[in-house]
Amino acid sequence: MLEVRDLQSYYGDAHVIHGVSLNVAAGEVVALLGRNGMGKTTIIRSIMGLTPPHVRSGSVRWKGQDLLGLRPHDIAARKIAIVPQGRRLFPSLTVTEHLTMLKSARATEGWTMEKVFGLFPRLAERRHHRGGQLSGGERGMLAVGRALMIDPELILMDEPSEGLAPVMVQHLEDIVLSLKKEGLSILLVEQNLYSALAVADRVYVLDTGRIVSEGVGKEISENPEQLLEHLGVH
Ligand SMILES: Nc1ncnc2c1ncn2[C@@H]1O[C@H](COP(=O)(O)OP(=O)(O)OP(=O)(O)O)[C@@H](O)[C@H]1O
Repeated sequence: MLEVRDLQSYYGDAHVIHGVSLNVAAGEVVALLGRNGMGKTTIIRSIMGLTPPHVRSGSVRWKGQDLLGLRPHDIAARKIAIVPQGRRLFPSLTVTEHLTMLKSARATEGWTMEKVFGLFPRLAERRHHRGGQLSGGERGMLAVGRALMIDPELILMDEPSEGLAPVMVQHLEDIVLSLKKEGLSILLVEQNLYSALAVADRVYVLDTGRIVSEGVGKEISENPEQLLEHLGVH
């Protein structure tokens, strides 16, 4: 469904992504792993049409159509959503306002506010709280809920577990698995190998802008040594 081929992304003259190729099939959860600064966010932003970075060559195809050169808004209209790093919520808007920004509260088709509240009962309790008043875990839930409101077929999640307590990380893993059950495809950026392996069908490891390893989640779980070395965990 999503096919990235030989992606070359730059910040100004700094060449950050060196020929990355990856793909995500329908209903698949794929993890993109790598240490800090290896280029994970840059790849996610390149796919979503966000600048910077600037993509100088390569291709990003979605259901056979080229996405490169389209604006993020047009990419979202093709049912690709992003849960950005840092969540990018509005401190002064309420939970309800975040969720109804792109779709009316009265909508009955696809993901509705009530369906999001069904997935995250905690958000329902906090519906009148503002972005700035939410805990880290609640912010993560709201960022995922907001992404769901565009009725995505693919979600690009940039380190959803970042800064969360272990119990929240596990909750998030459950959420990813339940979205997979609904048929969504997910490209999950992670630094945490074990969190990624808990949910991913396949894994790519990124090192300084290049894919250095890839494999099937299950096989890696049984023999993680090589990956741990790439990730600098010994
Ligand atoms: N706006 C920018 N301008 C210039 N260089 C940047 C910019 N954003 C990121 N970089 C550089 O590009 C490289 C890749 O960064 P990127 O944020 O994609 O890494 P990452 O793997 O997502 O790491 P993290 O987990 O810290 O977000 C790093 O060397 C970083 O310093």
